[in-house]
Order: sequence, then structure tokens, then C-alpha cells
Amino acid sequence: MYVKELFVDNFRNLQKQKIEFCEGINIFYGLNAQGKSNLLESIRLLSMGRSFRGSKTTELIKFGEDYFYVKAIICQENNDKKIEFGYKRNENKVIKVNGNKIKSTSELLGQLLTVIFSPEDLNIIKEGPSHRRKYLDSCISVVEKNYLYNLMQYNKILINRNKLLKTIKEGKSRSILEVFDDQLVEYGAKIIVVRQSYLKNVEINIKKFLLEISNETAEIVYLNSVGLKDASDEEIVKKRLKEKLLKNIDLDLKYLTTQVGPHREDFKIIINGYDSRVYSSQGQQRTVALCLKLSEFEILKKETGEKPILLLDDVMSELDENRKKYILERLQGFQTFITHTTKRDLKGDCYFKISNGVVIKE
Ligand SMILES: Nc1ncnc2c1ncn2[C@@H]1O[C@H](COP(=O)(O)OP(=O)(O)OP(=O)(O)O)[C@@H](O)[C@H]1O
Repeated sequence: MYVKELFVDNFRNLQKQKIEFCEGINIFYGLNAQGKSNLLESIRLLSMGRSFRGSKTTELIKFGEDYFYVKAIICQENNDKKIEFGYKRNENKVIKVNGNKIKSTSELLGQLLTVIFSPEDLNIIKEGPSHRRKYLDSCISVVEKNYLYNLMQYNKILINRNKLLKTIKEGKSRSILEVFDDQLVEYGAKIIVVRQSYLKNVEINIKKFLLEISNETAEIVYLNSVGLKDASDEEIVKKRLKEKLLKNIDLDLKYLTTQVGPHREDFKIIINGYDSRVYSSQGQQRTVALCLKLSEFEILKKETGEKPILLLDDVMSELDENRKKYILERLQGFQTFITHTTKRDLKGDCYFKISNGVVIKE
């Protein structure tokens, strides 16, 4: 698939305009703070239903305005698909696919397949477990239809269980907790099994990429909440999760929050035998992040049978010549959007200059 055309109105600093892209490598260049990342953000918004920078939807509205609207025409096997995203301050967002309003973000996922590379990817490697969980959940949500639903259900039950823990402290019966535990186990086990399988795929890919880029070995260790080396059997996972919940009840009551479950999980990326989060250099961590994104791309491609679109926001300047060459070779044949401060050094199929929110095709 590829994005043929984009229309933006009141999105961040971008001027109201229609932009036509080419099928190969699209280079967007310009000085700092002109709107390059904003443009990629608008495309990614149509893909995931939210900002890749973690901004709230209301922050995407141009200063001084009260709505924004973004529309893209996607070409897929010679059929055109239209995706629209509109948001008016204090109202609900409106998302449409081919003119039909969709009810939830999960219906949008999979309509426009994108993988974004940005300097913030480093946080997936460097920061705490919540960054890795969030990343993992967002990748899986696109390729596994029920994953987001299961995750949302799990989180709802978790909130209620945590509320209940507080009232039990005040003297109510512990047995009510079991009702929540059964539901938590039901959804939790599904989440764990899918995470296990996804991470196995990531490991296969990351091993290959890292070997090719820097001749290093890689291994992924899924730190699942049930303490299993292989958490791929749903029934076993259910049983173990139930046991763990029961075992931890005193701790839960002490801290008034659920101590065990998918909401506490993490995964480690081991490079040459050492945890990359703790022992890798900044440059090595950057390479690991790059490999992680390349494997996301490979899995997305394999699972959907489609050609995903690549969004490279400000990453080229941080890569050395070898890595730059490697990534550009891998992305041959896919629509790619690259932002850069200069036009030099990058070979593209079409170039756009961005200045003060205006995008000019050359
Ligand atoms: N809601 C908004 N309304 C208007 N302008 C905004 C809004 N949000 C951000 N901006 C501005 O948009 C401008 C461009 O931001 P953007 O992140 O796209 O820059 P960029 O061209 O990618 O620059 P850099 O090369 O520094 O990364 C910034 O000056 C920012 O302050």
C-alpha cells in the first residue's frame, strides 16, 4: 500500500493544503521547527488513531483554532481507500474509512500500515518496563485482531480489582476478589500467550538484523508474570496466573494494588550475552532500537501480506554510513517518508521542501 495524497487542515503548524506523494522514497527537508515531524505525525495518526509523540488529540489543533481535519487517500492493490480523522475541541473525534464512521480505534488499526522510526525509539531500550510494554502492545494490536480488546478488558477489571482491594482493607470479604481474579486470568492469559508468540518472532528477526549490521548476537527474554520459560500454552498460563494471584494476595492488600499480571511484565534484549538496557553503549542501543523497528516492519509485512509504509523521523542524521546504507537497502520497494534538515546525502524519488508549515513539491 502507499499514501497517494494527504490533505491537512489546522493540523499543528501545517498550512491547509493537499500534498501528493510518490510511491517510493519521499524526502522532506527544511530547517528546524518548520513542520516536518508534524507531517509524519498526521500520517501516523491516520494509521494508529493517536499521536506517535504521546500528545493529546486536542494538542494537535493549530494554535488559536478549534478543530483539525486530516484525510489520506491510500492506494492498495489498485483500489483507493479514504481515511479521515476530524476533531473539534471538547467533542468526540470522528474517524471514517471510505466515508463510514468507525466506532473504536481498534477498527482503524490495520487500515493504514505504518512503522515509525524516531530518535525516541531509544527509550524502548533505555527506559523502564512501561515503555517496552506500551511498544509491544501497540505492535501486537495491529497484527492480532482481538488483542486490543482483551487488553482493554483486562485493564478495566484490573482497575476494579484495585478499587476492591481498598475496600477489603476496610473489612469486607476477600472472596469477592475471586470473581475478579477469574476474569483477570481469562483475559490475562490470552495477552501473555500472544506476547510470547510475538516476542519469539521478534527474536528471530532481531538476531538476523544484528548479525548483519554489527556481527553481534541477540536474544529476547520475555519476563512474563507467570514465571514460565515458555508461556505459549493458554491453559497452563491460566493455572499459573491464578496461583500467582492467590499467592500474592497479602502483598496486594499491603500495597492496595495488584502485584502480578501482564500489567507488570517486561522483556529483555540480550546482546552478546548482556542486557542491552544496562550494558550496551548508546550507539549499540541505537542499533538495537533500529533492529527492533526493522523486525516490527518484517512481522507486519508477513502477518498482513501487505507492504507497510515507513516513516523515518529525524533518524538518518544519527546513523553512521553503514547503518544508513543498510536501512535504505532494506526499504527498497516500500513507500518511505524521510525527514531531514538537508536535501544532501539522501537519494529519494521525490523531494519536498517544508518551510513554515508549507510543503512544496520540487
Ligand atoms: N498545535 C500546534 N499549533 C501550531 N504550531 C504547533 C503546534 N504544535 C506544535 N507546533 C509547532 O510546529 C513547529 C514545527 O514542529 P515540527 O516538530 O514539525 O518541526 P520539524 O520541522 O520536524 O523540526 P526539527 O527539525 O527541529 O525536528 C514547531 O515550531 C512547533 O512549535
